[in-house]
Amino acid sequence: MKVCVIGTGYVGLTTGTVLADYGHDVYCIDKDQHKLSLLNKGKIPIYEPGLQEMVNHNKVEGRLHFSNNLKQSVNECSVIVITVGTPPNEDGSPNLTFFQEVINDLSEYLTSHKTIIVKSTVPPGTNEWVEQMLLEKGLQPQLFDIVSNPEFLREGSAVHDMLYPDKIVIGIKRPEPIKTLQTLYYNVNAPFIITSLTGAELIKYASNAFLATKISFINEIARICDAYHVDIKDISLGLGTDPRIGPLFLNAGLGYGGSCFPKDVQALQHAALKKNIVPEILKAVQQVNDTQIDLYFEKLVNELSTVKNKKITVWGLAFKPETDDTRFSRSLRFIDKLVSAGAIVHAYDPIVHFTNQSLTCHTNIYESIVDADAVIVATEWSEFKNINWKKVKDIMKGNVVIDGRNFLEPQALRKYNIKYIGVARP
Ligand SMILES: NC(=O)c1ccc[n+]([C@@H]2O[C@H](COP(=O)([O-])OP(=O)(O)OC[C@H]3O[C@@H](n4cnc5c(N)ncnc54)[C@H](O)[C@@H]3O)[C@@H](O)[C@H]2O)c1
Ligand SMILES: O=c1ccn([C@@H]2O[C@H](COP(=O)(O)OP(=O)(O)O[C@H]3O[C@H](CO)[C@@H](O)[C@H](O)[C@H]3O)[C@@H](O)[C@H]2O)c(=O)[nH]1
Repeated sequence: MKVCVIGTGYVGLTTGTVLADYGHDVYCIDKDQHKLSLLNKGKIPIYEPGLQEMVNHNKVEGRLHFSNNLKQSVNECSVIVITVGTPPNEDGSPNLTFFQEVINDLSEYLTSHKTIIVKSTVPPGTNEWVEQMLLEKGLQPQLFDIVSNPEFLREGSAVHDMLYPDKIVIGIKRPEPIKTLQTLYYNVNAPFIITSLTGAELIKYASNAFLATKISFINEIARICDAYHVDIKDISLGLGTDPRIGPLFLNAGLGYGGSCFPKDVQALQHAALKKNIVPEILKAVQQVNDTQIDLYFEKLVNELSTVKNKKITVWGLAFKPETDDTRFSRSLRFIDKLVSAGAIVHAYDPIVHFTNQSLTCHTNIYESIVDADAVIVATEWSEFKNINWKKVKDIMKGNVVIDGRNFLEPQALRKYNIKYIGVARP
């Protein structure tokens, strides 16, 4: 099949590359010239394990192309996949500017039948709006089919998740596009969940909101455990062995970040409020997440008396390991708080490096902690597990380590007189 993928971000690049790997002829379109020139030189603009190799392979095979020529690609392809970003507005509602721009462009370029697949996460009702908008622009109904096909990949394991999804969600208005989707995903061994356009949109939001709820729930339980001197890891284990609950997404820590959970929990609240439904649980999920950093900031202040003029080193800038994505990273939020309180902030991340007025970033983990009063582990990069804690203690000035991801073995630090503070880990 000839497929045009619009957007070459985390989702677009992975989708385009995996579809090319299945043998489809894929044209990836972006407006960002810098990204395109990197991609055309064989370099991917993001860090995503396994993706670079797959891009190279499929480019060499002649199945993967990158350009900004949307009109030509739309003309040549029968399937169009939209993956542009839907970031949050100031008030938390989704910003559909990029998405609407694409629909506008498409409305001008459709001259033969296209299956338009929407992979971007869009609020309930958006795919219905797309159909209406194309019809209002004078396009004949037989010229297109809209399919809402949300994406569930996780950054850091995007290629794996796309190759082995646990389901393919398909929202449709009429059954005809199912065959096209079956051909597109012929290589995937996963059930098709078929629903309405809006049903598919809501499956995506409900999934992210539920996972975020699990995280805020365990973080609230961690607050209670902390007060009763109980190890939250025992609770997660005890809870997770119940098959009705499951073990995943029960890691207490600094809360959820990234480009999806914070924005989608907010967007779902907006969608509810639009229909006069007060989203009580979602509000609470966000509230727990928002205050989780404050709690551990306070713990740090209690240990050091003040953070003003103290050197604090933060390990991990990416919102999670195995990605270079810092969007809504909890680490950056913690850093902002430290900087506002007058701390001198240093950082180390295995992949992300940036230095600005208020942050000094190091490329060597031990250099990052010279004379540090405290270290905060904000992202659970595996490198942090194999650290020489004796050396850490010798290099630091102070002895406080906050393990904001409950990733380290408390004893491995305590035996060198490091004051280990985990998230409810007595
Ligand atoms: N990142 C994830 O893990 C993930 C997973 C599942 C779903 N999603 C959803 O998928 C969507 C994309 O997310 P992302 O993280 O890949 O975004 P991203 O910001 O990394 O990439 C979006 C890309 O779209 C391009 N773009 C914007 N307007 C364009 C236009 N008019 N024409 C062509 N290209 C255009 C941008 O230049 C950018 O390269 C969002 O709705 C997101 O919620 C993301
Ligand atoms: O037990 C846990 C699990 C995760 N997190 C945090 O939650 C955030 C999100 O993690 P994760 O879900 O692994 O990363 P994403 O790549 O943002 O993926 C989520 O968001 C995507 C975009 O919508 C969806 O496609 C995925 O299914 C969904 O898992 C990160 O800050 C994690 O540190 C925790 O605090 N505790």
